[in-house]
Amino acid sequence: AQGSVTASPSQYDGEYDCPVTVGTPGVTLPLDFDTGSSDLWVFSSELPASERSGHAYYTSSSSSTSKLDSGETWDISYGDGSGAEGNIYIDKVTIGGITVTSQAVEAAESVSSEFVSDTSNDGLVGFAFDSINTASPNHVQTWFGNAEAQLASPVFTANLKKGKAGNYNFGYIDSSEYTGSITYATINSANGFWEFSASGYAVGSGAFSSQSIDVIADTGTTLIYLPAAIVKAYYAKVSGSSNSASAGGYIFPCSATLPSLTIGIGSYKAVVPGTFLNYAPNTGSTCFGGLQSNAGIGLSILGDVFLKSQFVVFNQGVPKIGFAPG
Ligand SMILES: CN(C)c1ccc(C(=O)NN)cc1
Repeated sequence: AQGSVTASPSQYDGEYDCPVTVGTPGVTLPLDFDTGSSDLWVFSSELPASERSGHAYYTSSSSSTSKLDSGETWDISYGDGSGAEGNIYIDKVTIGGITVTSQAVEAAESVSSEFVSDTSNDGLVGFAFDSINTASPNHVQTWFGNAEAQLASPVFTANLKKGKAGNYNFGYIDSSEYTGSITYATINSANGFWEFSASGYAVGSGAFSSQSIDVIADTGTTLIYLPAAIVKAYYAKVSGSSNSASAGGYIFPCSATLPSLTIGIGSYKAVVPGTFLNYAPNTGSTCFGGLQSNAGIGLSILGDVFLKSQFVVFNQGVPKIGFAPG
């Protein structure tokens, strides 16, 4: 089998949400596909009405194929301090025409304010490795982990776009979605992430600095977070930029012309256009950067600002990750 699903950007490409059908009869919910976590969870009828406001949700008791996964709970916290928790049902989950008949569906009983106010999604689908799934006492498999048996190849691809719909494909690599060749990096999945070593960076037309940068590819994180020294070197080339405590990161005049950012993957030079690095308006005539410091995060993240400039292959079989110009 193979499948394909549309990925729709929220405002400012903050996240990319995809339709996922759960239960019988199916309810279709826009879920945030997240290669930085490994829980599939949904807004549910078990939430207080106040926390469901503005959201669609899953009602296990209305699904004839739903079965309580007795004794199992989940409780997830994300890097931005948001989180959710609840209990677990086993039910049918279909994405892009591929159905997993016994998927652990984590039903939310409580969600943090960030999720209540983010009405673009009604939950998340984690595509990282099973080791960081939060279900307890036994962790559960990701949807992709369960779907792999149906796929010709243990791969999914991300073809995210700036300001318009892209897609995720499952089980195959569509050569019409990229140009040139795909360059792969070995994945170290010991921390449960799509983690690898980038080979260096360049700012605009400047010299490429060869250095190993430990990064994760995270579709659930909006921006790019790199070591402070690299970020400082980037904004040194942006007139009027500053690292603003009140804004929570680097800002600059919206009239600035931003240099591109090149990230090395082996010998491949992945280029993020300067326009992608003006993320969104801040206050007044200042704008907020799509590249920010990883200080305080503990790791570097290639989020959507980077990923939407590339065609990305996530191969869970090896594991390895591949990049080509999108
Ligand atoms: C509040 N929302 C929608 C979030 C979605 C995803 C994440 C995340 O760190 N994913 N790797 C955090 C927060």
